[in-house]
Amino acid sequence: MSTEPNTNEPVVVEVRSEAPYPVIIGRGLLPEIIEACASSRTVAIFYQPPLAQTAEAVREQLEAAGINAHRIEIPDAEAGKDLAVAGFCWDVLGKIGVNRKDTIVSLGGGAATDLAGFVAATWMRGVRVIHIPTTLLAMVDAAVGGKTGINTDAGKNLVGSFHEPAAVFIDTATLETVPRNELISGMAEVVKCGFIADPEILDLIEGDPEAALDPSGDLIVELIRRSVQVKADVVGQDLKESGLREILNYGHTLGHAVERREQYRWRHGAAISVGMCFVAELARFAGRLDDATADRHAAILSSIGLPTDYDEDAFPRLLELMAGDKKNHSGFLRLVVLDGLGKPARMEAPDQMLMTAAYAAISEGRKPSGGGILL
Ligand SMILES: NC(=O)c1ccc[n+]([C@@H]2O[C@H](COP(=O)([O-])OP(=O)(O)OC[C@H]3O[C@@H](n4cnc5c(N)ncnc54)[C@H](O)[C@@H]3O)[C@@H](O)[C@H]2O)c1
Ligand SMILES: O=C(O)C(=O)C[C@@H](O)[C@H](O)[C@H](O)COP(=O)(O)O
Ligand SMILES: [Zn+2]
Repeated sequence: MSTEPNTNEPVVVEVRSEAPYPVIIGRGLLPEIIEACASSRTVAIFYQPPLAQTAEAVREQLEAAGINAHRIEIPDAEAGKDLAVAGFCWDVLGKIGVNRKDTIVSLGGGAATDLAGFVAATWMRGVRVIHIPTTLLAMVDAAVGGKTGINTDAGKNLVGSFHEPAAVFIDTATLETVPRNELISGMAEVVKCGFIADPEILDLIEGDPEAALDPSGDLIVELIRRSVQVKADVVGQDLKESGLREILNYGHTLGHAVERREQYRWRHGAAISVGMCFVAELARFAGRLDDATADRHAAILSSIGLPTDYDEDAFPRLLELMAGDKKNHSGFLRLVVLDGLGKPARMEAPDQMLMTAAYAAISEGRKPSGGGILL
């Protein structure tokens, strides 16, 4: 995070849910972050190891503002989304005396915002949380919308709660140290927002895919703003996923199955990239999606380095894994598909032959690779 003062006015996207909150996008947002914590006596900052220096800068500024601030390092990536880590965090909150007037801050990727959000949801039955997402994926997706959670032996994200943040601060300066494969992974969620709701996103990426991945460029900031707007519009209407919110799961039914089959060694964005190509083919074969939009999936996703195909022998196992998807109703598979660009819809109990044909289209001749930058 830059400690330089703001040069440009931050952009604010409002999430209009029951308790509305702002998503502030800019550079050098430290003063705004301190201001947002000003009503608390104690602040706990949960951060991932690569963010240690930034966490210390936030802590020092909070202390300078007279707030009792603590920084607490959590294990990196998925290792942080563990019940034992949540238990450790609850112990720390007890020791430093965090109460209902205080604030928890998350600093890091989606694993940090999910864990800290879950800890905030459960500590004293819910305390205030502020997210400072520092990966592209966390900025456009995990930090917005109130889904929090940890992983258990039963699966990923099966234990959690809806707990919305009081504010989200997206300081785009933090993207400059994010590894390129993480940027590419996050871009899959940006493309998802383009297909389900804002096709201008697709035009912008297609215009210059390399510029879209430049962490210090202007294009990525516009893509973040547009994607956050898509997510804010959806979760503002349907926080608890009773219907509309399912569209944010576009590509995730097969994607989550790929992640599980790969034992979470694949980045999330890589898996849902394959998943989006699959549902595009499914909708095409079902006569619901035009060829141009279906073809656009593999073209745009591959232009930013994302995989678009998967092991041709894997479908039986993927089908088994998809049977456990959270969106399924009464034992039937329920997928998000497109009826056109920006027109998400549902496909329930899809025809087995269509599914097989769609999978063949994204897998023919493809053998397990076991390598690649996204694994
Ligand atoms: N709650 C939601 O709505 C939601 C949405 C999407 C994803 N998620 C969750 O988010 C998680 C994935 O998030 P992610 O892709 O951000 O992964 P992550 O949190 O594991 O971060 C990826 C890596 O980047 C590092 N990192 C983070 N910020 C950095 C920075 N500025 N510079 C250098 N390195 C940095 C992290 O330490 C980690 O090693 C998953 O657990 C997923 O389930 C949740
Ligand atoms: O916010 C949502 O809702 C989403 O579906 C966003 C997804 O991109 C994200 O991967 C989310 O974590 C999936 O949630 P899950 O409930 O399917 O675990
Ligand atoms: Zn996702």
